[in-house]
Amino acid sequence: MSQSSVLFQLSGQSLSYGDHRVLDNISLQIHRGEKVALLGPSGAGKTSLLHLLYQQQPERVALQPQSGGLVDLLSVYQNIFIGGLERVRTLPALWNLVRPLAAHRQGIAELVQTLGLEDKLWQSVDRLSGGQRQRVAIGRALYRQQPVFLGDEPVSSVDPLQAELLLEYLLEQHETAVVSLHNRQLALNHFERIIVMRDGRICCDCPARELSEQRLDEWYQQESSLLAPSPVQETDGWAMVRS
Ligand SMILES: Nc1ncnc2c1ncn2[C@@H]1O[C@H](COP(=O)(O)OP(=O)(O)OP(=O)(O)O)[C@@H](O)[C@H]1O
Repeated sequence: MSQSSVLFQLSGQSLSYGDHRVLDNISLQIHRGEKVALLGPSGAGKTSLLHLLYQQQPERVALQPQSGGLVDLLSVYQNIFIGGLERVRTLPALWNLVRPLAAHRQGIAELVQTLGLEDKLWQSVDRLSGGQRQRVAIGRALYRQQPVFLGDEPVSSVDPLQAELLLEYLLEQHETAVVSLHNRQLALNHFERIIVMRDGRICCDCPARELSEQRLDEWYQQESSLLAPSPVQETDGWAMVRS
């Protein structure tokens, strides 16, 4: 892949909160067109890494944070519309929040139908289930209409079939995607590259076709002490830490 297609680049980057180091010496390149799954146990640093990536290209990214970031008292329509605010001038944007403009109304209604929420369009999101709220957050990310999707467990609250379909749709609609997941099977089925993190480090970065669910489980089960720096094995241009 050419250097000009590099979208995100981290070189020996670390991140600490006070004296707690949460990312340790991360080096990484992500190219335009790649679909990357980010795996690793809770607290491994996936969210922190996504935020570092986001800071590199905020204007080209649709970010779906783990919390969803919805405004509780606003409707499904209004929450999704917020995703496209940057495309709308201030006055029409304010007007649209009170009285939906036809152009936005149609686009959002279509999106909401794709998400299976058509009967909830005017309902405030504080009255939705966790899975429904997550679909609204997906709708808002899609309505940003950006080429890059950064998702932090974007389908963790929906049922397994919906998770497959929604993830597939998100990947289709974005040229490049980096998505943190806990579901290893979703990662293996839908992504071409998998990065596994542990204790703030990347312990595996390789093509999904070289991995299995069992192999991924091993990284979740290993004790931290087993992850002391160890020799790096080069496989087909990808770095894999020997365990
Ligand atoms: N604002 C913060 N202040 C202090 N520590 C933080 C903060 N945010 C995250 N951390 C710490 O950073 C580490 C990595 O957190 P992060 O959210 O990146 O992990 P994660 O892999 O996304 O976890 P999960 O799968 O549970 O979402 C954790 O130990 C967490 O406690």
